[in-house]
Amino acid sequence: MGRVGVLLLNLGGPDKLDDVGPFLYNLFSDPEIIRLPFRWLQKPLAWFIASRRTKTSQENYKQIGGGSPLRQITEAQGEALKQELQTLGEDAEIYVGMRYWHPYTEEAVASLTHDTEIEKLVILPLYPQFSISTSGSSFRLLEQMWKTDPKLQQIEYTVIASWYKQPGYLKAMADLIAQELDQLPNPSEAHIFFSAHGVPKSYVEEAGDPYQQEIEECTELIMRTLNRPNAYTLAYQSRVGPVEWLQPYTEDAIQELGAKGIQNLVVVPISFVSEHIETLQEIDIEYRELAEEAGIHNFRRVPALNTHPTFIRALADLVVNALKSPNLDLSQVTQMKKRIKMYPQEQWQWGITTSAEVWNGRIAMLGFIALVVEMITGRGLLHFIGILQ
Ligand SMILES: C=CC1=C(C)c2cc3[nH]c(cc4nc(cc5[nH]c(cc1n2)c(C)c5CCC(=O)O)C(CCC(=O)O)=C4C)c(C)c3C=C
Ligand SMILES: [Fe+2]
Ligand SMILES: [Fe+2]
Repeated sequence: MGRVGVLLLNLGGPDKLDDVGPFLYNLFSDPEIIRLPFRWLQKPLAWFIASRRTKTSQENYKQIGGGSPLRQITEAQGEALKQELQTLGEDAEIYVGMRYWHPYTEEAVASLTHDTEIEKLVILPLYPQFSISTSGSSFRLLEQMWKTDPKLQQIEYTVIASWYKQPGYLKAMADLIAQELDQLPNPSEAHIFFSAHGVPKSYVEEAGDPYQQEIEECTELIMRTLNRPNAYTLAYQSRVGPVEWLQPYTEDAIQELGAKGIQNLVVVPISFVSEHIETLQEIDIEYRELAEEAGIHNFRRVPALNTHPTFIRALADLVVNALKSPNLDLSQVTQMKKRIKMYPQEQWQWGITTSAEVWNGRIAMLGFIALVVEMITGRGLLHFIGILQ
């Protein structure tokens, strides 16, 4: 009998400082990250934003040792998952497919199609909650590959869309939070602060991204599993660009709690299972400093799950259950996460023919203004509208 394959999906991060520019270019080239009405604009704009952001981003990566730990952690999770599955009697091959950096999803798919032994594949995103911008983007990419690659079409697969309700995952999160609370002199007085990665508000309100609802429910489930009397807050971090993102923003919420006299804060990164730049730099350095200034003197951050044994067991259980359940198709996932409008957005389609010329004109004008502003001031337009700090 053939073997089981598990394809772990993740975002990927630059391994070294020289990778930051091309990594950002890949990220901003993704229509699921910047939603534009015209495909032709995607690459030039991605190049423009990436080249402007590279230096600031490199400074941040410098503070965490010159690169992202994501690849190494994700590979360790894969190794641990393989072993855990083995103890459950499942001999599986694990593949890691990153969306924006090595090992790319394309590389993972290439090696799994060469692996003639793989009979059934489980697609498992390492994002507990679904967002159009994360799991959605990877699913979209895979869907395209499946459509165009006859070799892939021979592999039977199933998708795990999101898994924030998985009891083992909730228990691992609760354990890590409890451990951090118990380091404080008065554990029950600490305020628990869930910080989720943000998305633009329009993803939820216009495109129907279930992300916010899944994050909120996940937070409640973790609190219920933790079963402690602590007060808690949920806020959204890492906003980029000029548009409104999900609120409250982490920085505002920290300041408000400080103003209310909160002294002990336990920060829980909730939308990502590995340490990465937003935990190691943004929370541990930037938000810590902000909290200190706001009078929060005990600032503790709950570590990411990484290879926490209870978490790895939870992933293994997800795989085993998926193998026992009816297969879920990539296109079914999009339907299941109802109301989602992935790129190209349906609402653009009806407007596109009548307004295309108007848009072309506006964009050409904007490009021209940007050039003039930059020539006069020596700074890019995006700097002024806030896409760069
Ligand atoms: C569930 C987690 C994440 C969501 C949702 C998400 C949406 C999202 N992100 C950007 C822009 C950037 N993200 C960047 C890095 C980054 N993003 C996530 C996770 C989510 N993003 C992680 C784990 C990482 C870090 C990877 C690492 O290197 O360790 C970056 C690059 C870093 C920087 O310059 O700040 C950008 C830019 C958007 C626009 C978006 C939703 C539309
Ligand atoms: Fe991000
Ligand atoms: Fe950030």
